[in-house]
Amino acid sequence: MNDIKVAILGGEGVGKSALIVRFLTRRFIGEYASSSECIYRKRMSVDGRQLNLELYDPCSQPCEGKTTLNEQIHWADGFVVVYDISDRSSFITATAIVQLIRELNLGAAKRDSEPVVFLVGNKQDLCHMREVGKEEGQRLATEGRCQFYELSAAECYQEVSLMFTKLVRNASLNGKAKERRRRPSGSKSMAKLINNVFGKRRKSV
Ligand SMILES: Nc1nc2c(ncn2[C@@H]2O[C@H](COP(=O)(O)OP(=O)(O)OP(=O)(O)O)[C@@H](O)[C@H]2O)c(=O)[nH]1
Repeated sequence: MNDIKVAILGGEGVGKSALIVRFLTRRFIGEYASSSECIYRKRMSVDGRQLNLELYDPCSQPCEGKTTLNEQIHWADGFVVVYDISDRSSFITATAIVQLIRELNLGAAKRDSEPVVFLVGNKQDLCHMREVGKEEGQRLATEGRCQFYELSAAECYQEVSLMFTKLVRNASLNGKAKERRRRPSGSKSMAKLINNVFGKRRKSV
């Protein structure tokens, strides 16, 4: 299996794009506005194997041809479900997404293995405004059979990179990619990503 498809899911403004951009460019961009869902591609080497990684970044706003959460779940081999530790409602959303991934997996007879799910409590730098305890995140991860991370896209490239690399490794070990049912629309090259990133106004947080 050389193609790994990963969907980054979670409530609005939890830092999905910030995590992807941090992983791909090593930089944290304070404001990243995107009005469409998109797929970022990266070729990477994991344990000496060349892999083609596709990262799906959904759009929280209504947009043309928007895929449903069910379609996103069927498309991906692995998931990063993100919440913001300073926003309880985002944790409720993450809980629902983890449950839906597991429910859809139970109903999908064609799957040969369970998808890899990483639960990420982002914005750890905002722990003085924390609304979700670390142990709550850990509990949800245990119940949903996820690996759990608390990190900060704003402050730490290393942890973000390790998390994505581990996810890709686990997903690639997880057996053959499943039949693609529907692919979310929209695709961006690395060049386009860099344009987006550097073309946007930066704002400190
Ligand atoms: N303090 C802090 N702010 C962050 C962090 N990650 C992202 N943000 C901020 O959170 C806001 C939303 O980040 P995005 O990356 O656009 O979040 P998103 O989930 O992609 O947003 P939507 O696509 O609109 O749902 C921005 O203002 C970011 O600067 C973090 O680790 N710490």
